[in-house]
Amino acid sequence: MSTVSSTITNKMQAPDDKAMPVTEDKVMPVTEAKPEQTVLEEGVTVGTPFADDPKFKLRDVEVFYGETQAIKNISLDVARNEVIAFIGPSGCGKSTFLRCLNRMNDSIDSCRIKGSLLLDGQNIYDSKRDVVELRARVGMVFQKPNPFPKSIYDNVAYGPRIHGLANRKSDLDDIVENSLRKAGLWNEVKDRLDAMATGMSGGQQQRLCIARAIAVSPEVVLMDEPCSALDPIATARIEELITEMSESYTIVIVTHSMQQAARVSNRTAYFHMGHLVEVNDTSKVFTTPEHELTESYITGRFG
Ligand SMILES: Nc1ncnc2c1ncn2[C@@H]1O[C@H](COP(=O)(O)OP(=O)(O)OP(=O)(O)O)[C@@H](O)[C@H]1O
Repeated sequence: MSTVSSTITNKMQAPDDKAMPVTEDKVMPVTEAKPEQTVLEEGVTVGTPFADDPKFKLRDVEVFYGETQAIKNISLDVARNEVIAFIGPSGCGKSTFLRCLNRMNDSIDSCRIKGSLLLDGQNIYDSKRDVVELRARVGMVFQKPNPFPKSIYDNVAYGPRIHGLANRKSDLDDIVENSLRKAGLWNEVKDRLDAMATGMSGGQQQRLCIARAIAVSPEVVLMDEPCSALDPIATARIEELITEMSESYTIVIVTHSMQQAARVSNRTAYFHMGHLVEVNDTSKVFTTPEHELTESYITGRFG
């Protein structure tokens, strides 16, 4: 474990959806803020970052973009069939860490990853590992819905086709229907499966992307701010879906919305400037956080 420390400066700024008081009498005076600087030790995380028999066992993970270190010695377990939310201020490394879990950073030339990252005990970064197979097991849903410019049917059938999951047309039809049902979209699209996916609403497109991800029977679904481009109604639908999906999948979600983290996740991990500061049960993080930086963030003192 490294002993290098980082200096953290708190900012007096609230994230847009946080419970920052708006009435003048409740606005927190600057003088009541926590100390301006908090020193974080690399590799030290308060709370419960570890789990028995984890799906992901991540140890001493460091990520660099060229000379810049984005992730500073993070160790974390992701338990089987849990929903874990990654929260923290912009640029703290949530997406970078998430993308390590299915090697989405591989395409970034400047990106280097150190440490031990295991999925079911197997090294994710083993040079012999089939990355296409890894990404079928560990699917991903992105910030902006990104359906292929194909029909609704072909979007969902794409993965099963390239992975050879269906021998007959009827098998493929079943996979498409089941995936659309699980994504809560079947009733809306069953009569227009041949229509272009790009003609759907944003919320429908995002549910289609979820259907596409689950069509290849993943074990894990990574979600990188899946609702940031959606309106509140479409967001609520995706959140319901996450709760339903949690029965079958391990889900890791990056979100800027603390209300969303509180609604959908079992555990919450608070990141700060490349450090993993705290991991705890979500209810604890949002009621009695252990670390002062977590508290400052959830009370809207910086974002
Ligand atoms: N492709 C890249 N090349 C260089 N630096 C990068 C790249 N992607 C991210 N970074 C840097 O790594 C750090 C962590 O970024 P990351 O996107 O992981 O943070 P984040 O917490 O997900 O932020 P946000 O909430 O704004 O999406 C930032 O300093 C960012 O500028």
